[in-house]
Amino acid sequence: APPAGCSAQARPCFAVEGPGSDLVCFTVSGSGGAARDPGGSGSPEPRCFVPAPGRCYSLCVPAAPSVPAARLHRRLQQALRQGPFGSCRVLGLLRYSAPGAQAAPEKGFLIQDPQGSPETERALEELLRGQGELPLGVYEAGERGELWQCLWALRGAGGRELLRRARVVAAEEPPLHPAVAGLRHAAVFHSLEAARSVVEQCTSLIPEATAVLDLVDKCPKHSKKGDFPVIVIEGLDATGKTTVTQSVKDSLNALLLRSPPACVSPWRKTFDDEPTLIRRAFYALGNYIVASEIAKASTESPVVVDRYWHSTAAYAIATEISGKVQNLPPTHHEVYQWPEDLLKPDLVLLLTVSPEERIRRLQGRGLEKTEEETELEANSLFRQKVEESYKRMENPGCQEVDASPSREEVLMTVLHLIKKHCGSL
Ligand SMILES: Nc1ncnc2c1ncn2[C@@H]1O[C@H](COP(=O)(O)OP(=O)(O)O)[C@@H](O)[C@H]1O
Ligand SMILES: Nc1ccn([C@@H]2O[C@H](COP(=O)(O)OP(=O)(O)O)[C@@H](O)[C@H]2O)c(=O)n1
Repeated sequence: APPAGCSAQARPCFAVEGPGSDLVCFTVSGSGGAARDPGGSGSPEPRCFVPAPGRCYSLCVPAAPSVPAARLHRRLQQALRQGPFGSCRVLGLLRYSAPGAQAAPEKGFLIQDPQGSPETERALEELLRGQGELPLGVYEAGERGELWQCLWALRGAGGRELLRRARVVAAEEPPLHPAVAGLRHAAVFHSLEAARSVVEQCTSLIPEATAVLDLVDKCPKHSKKGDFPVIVIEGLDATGKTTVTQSVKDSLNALLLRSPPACVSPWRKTFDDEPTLIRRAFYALGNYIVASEIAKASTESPVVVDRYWHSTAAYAIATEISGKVQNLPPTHHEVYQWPEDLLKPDLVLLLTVSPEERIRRLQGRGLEKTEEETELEANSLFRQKVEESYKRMENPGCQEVDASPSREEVLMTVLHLIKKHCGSL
């Protein structure tokens, strides 16, 4: 059943994504006229996101996931971090049509200005006029304390026109996080063609995109694995992948490969700075390039691979789905399935260590130690989501290895598992 306030008339629903916290969902109801209680008896209004006495605004990037929309979202995100918005709190906002709908949500922002300064509103209008005249949502309290959303179309030369004034009504959190519907379109690519077409759209904007496509197109399609075993080692940063893959390589006389492959590493930084859609398409293509390397190498020796498709998918899912682990797509969801056109390994081992041990190893490696508590908390949720996504991967799934013991013990366990699954080497 649709949640309260989100009726079959496909009213827009909105979900506000606080860092690490629950989603706040609301919808809008009716327009103009006197205040009434559209949600029936006493549905609580999502007032919590409007700072009193401050003001609150929203904006969304329309259109399905596409390179121009993703880049527009990124430009807005960067602009909202600066200048007149410095004192505002900017939260992620998703606009979705109905719970359970297959369409990707629109992505946007909720901007809370605790001072309620007119300067913020002027600056937002100016920003949106310069970016394709996106409408601006302005939230205001009515006489009886109810909440209204005014949607303004911004016209050239300072004009604006009221498109709609509607009551804001709380909605239940949908059964699936609204970003889940967008994963297959915007972050987790299940075919070479899907990832390729995103990078192809970038060639006029990102010169490196052409070089990546050239490499991909040189690889034989649908590469087949050779007779030697192919073992992938996965895990969060600092769980010991580099250590384990090196030792396995030495012990088995294997070839060591990694994803993304060395041939695309010069462009990695460029793509890491791009929005999710483009960044994830780049890593997806990296996997197809590695696949052709695996195919070739596995005709001659065992192959051990440091990260592969499971990393690409798990990180993409965990970054796109805000908040708690329970927000992840349910087990057996299509995003956890291996792409049909990508070479499959024989065995995938997932290294896990306790959060404490992982921090010790990161510190041992000399990385930054002090982080703000909220960041740590958000970070810990993120890690949990990556790890849980890894565990939900299927066909092939990941076999978990406790990587907390000594290097020697971990290697023994790993070699034992390889022997068990891949026979004598
Ligand atoms: N089993 C282990 N016990 C203790 N320290 C380890 C173990 N395995 C790796 N380390 C250390 O932890 C750090 C992270 O390991 P590394 O192999 O670089 O992880 P990753 O490649 O997954 O980021 C390194 O300093 C490494 O020497
Ligand atoms: N096959 C891969 C490998 C990395 N990645 C991305 O790269 C990041 C980790 O790469 P890394 O090289 O820092 O990891 P380590 O192996 O150094 O721990 C992850 O955040 C993923 O977003 C990916 O998407 N797909």
